[in-house]
Amino acid sequence: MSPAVLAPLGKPDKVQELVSKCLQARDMAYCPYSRFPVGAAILTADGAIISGCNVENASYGLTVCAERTAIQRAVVEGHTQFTAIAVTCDIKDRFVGPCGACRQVLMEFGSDWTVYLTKPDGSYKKTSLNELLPLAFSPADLMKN
Ligand SMILES: O=c1ccn([C@H]2C[C@H](O)[C@@H](CO)O2)c(=O)[nH]1
Ligand SMILES: [Zn+2]
Repeated sequence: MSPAVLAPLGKPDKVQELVSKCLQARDMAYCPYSRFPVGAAILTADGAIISGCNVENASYGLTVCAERTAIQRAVVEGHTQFTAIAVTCDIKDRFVGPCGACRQVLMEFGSDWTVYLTKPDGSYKKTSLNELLPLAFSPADLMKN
């Protein structure tokens, strides 16, 4: 069977690429304080992949998570429509989700995100932002009656 048949629309390949970009981003993490590297990679609606890592600061509260670093980069590069994000850290024995702040920041750009929680070996669990942040506050809630 040809690869085109195995991977209709190239989708599984795109997930593999997303997962591998988030693992690569984790290797770039600047985390001298926590020594807890995190990587994220966002798939845009037009098929681009933008990655991010956590960037810590000596003033600890100024640390920016990997997911939010990726969002900031994506917006600067002109993207505001997203379909999926892969996130990873160094934990091997369970799937770890984004922190609450990152869930809220993702929600700013819609609730319709697929989220791939990725282990260091590249295996992943597919979930969604709606599942991770039910009953969310979103931009629509700012609309006055
Ligand atoms: O969703 C999360 C949660 C934590 N971290 C980072 C922040 C900090 O540098 C380190 C430990 O909390 O992990 C992320 O990048 N993303
Ligand atoms: Zn976070």
